[in-house]
Amino acid sequence: MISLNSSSFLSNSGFSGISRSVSQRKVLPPVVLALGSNGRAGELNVSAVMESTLKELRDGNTVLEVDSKSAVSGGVRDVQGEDAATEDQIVTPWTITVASGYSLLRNPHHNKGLAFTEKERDHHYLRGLLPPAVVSQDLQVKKLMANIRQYTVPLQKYMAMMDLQERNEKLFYKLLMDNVEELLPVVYTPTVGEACQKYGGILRRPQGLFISLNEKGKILEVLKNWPEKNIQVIVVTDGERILGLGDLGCQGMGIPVGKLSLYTALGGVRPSACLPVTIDVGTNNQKLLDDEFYIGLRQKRATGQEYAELIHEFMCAVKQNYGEKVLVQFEDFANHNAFDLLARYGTTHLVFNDDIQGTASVVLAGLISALNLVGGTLAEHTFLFLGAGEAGTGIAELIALEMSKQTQAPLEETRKKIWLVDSKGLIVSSRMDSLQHFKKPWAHEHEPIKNLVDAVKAIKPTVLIGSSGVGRTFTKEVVEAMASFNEKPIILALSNPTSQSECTAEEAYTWSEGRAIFASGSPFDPVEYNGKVFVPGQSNNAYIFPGFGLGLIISGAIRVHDDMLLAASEALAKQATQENFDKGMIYPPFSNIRKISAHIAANVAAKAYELGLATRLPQPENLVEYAENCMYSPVYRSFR
Ligand SMILES: O=C([O-])CC(=O)C(=O)O
Ligand SMILES: [Mg+2]
Repeated sequence: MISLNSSSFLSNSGFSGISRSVSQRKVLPPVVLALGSNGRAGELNVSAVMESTLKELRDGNTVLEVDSKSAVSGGVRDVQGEDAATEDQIVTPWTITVASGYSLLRNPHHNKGLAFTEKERDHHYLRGLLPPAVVSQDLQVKKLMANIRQYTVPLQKYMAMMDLQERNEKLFYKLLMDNVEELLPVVYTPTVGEACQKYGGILRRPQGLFISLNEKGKILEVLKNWPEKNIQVIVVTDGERILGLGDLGCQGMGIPVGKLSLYTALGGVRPSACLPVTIDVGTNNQKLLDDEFYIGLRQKRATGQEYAELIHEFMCAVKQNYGEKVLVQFEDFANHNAFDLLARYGTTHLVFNDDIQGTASVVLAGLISALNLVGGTLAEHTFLFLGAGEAGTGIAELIALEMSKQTQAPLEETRKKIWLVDSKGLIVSSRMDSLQHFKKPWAHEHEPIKNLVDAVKAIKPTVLIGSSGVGRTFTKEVVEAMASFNEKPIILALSNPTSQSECTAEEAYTWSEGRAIFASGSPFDPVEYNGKVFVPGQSNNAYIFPGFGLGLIISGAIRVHDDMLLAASEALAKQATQENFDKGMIYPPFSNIRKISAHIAANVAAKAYELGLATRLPQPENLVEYAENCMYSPVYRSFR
């Protein structure tokens, strides 16, 4: 069963306070859109939220001007695209019926399990299909958390969460939102990494859209197979660099699925507006190619023109199908493609690379906060990176940009405070000719240095950032060197998942004798050292992308601009408090993430308006309040 969520009928945004009011009013029974009169191709469930909407549908009026308050980009017209299609185009013969009984229970958008009331059980043919007990959503949350806590293997917890998402979507989000710190490591890094490695073996119901080389020439049709029409965010991967785990081919799908569940839980974007996509051009991972359970194309990766053409077809189809304002988030592409795709589509589409830009924004926020603990301005610090790929160069560039804004010094000058080490050693000007283009701005005058520890001793950075995807590279010698010339060395071990972290929190605190200011990409538990408890921060783009995307959506932005990344960083940094700093934390806790996301969204939206890139006009007066009101609520709706 595929379904069109209630709000899909409301507006392109589904926002503008609608989800708020929806949760407070009775809604019509879930409506099923079916393919043709025989429903052969499967039903499509839609809960129509407003009487008028349904009436218009019943009247055969496909122009759905639903709600005058539906501020973001107006109402939805011609949802199925039938009116807009020319006579020679193929259309789908949708009809509409009401979901009930067994099919209602099997529909994850509408299912409430034992929380269906007596009245709903009567009205919706559920009698006998449920045991007599009627329970609250809170009790369901309590029961599921107890179940999940019983599992000792993280992958079991992951599978339990995925099953819940497929069974009862609202309960899944309620669970995740109410227990965000506990469940983030389950649906996201580190467990999602293991899930991708074993995806073929654990897959039950496929999630997201798989677009492989087999679909070349048909991508627009494939997009139309997705049941939801009003997509606002697409997270797409080609699986070539999944976290720090390398090429996982088609099994990278776990990443877009996980990222988008955070878009909803942390950023309040409606689940029905989110589309996970994996582009399968093959894999160079021989282990997967030999794995009988592998789910992708069994061939080596297509590259060059063949690769570029498939991606281009996808990007064109996305814009054609969903319009100018759909956000495409590139995720976990290999370096060589990530930079090119961002450059190629940055001027024509609303695109965002999470690994380059999201990670940069979260790290800059952490550094701005860390200045409260170490003193000085950004420009007074010296930065050394291990790893000169997407994250390393992306962060470096955003720091240089912020320094340049603060000091009025040209970017070429501020970059000189930042040094990068890659697999061949310190990036210096004598290596210029052999460097990939994205590393060239960082080739400064210096004699060559082969390894990290010597680079640390020579450059004497105040901030050390690991972004190489290679674990255990911040050795005792490296951390001790940092601690020898810094009172409070800032050490960020960003690589994911935990197995790839440059060092553990315990190592950072122990080897620096409790002086390090530490944060990592994947979570670590608090560490006790010499009687003091240190709480490591999680420097992960999950702080940024949900709020960032929300800001783009609520402003109707049509392009991403670097200043929006700075705006997001500043908003996040402002959310960290003295109480957090006292515990050694440079980020606020994830438990406040919805509020944090609203502030990030508001700052990003404000920047979009300032830059003339916003189309949702006029600008709402109070953007924080507006962002909060727009957020999806996982509370059950009442069916009449
Ligand atoms: O997914 C995460 O945890 C952060 C990220 O984007 C990556 O490591 O590629
Ligand atoms: Mg990533």
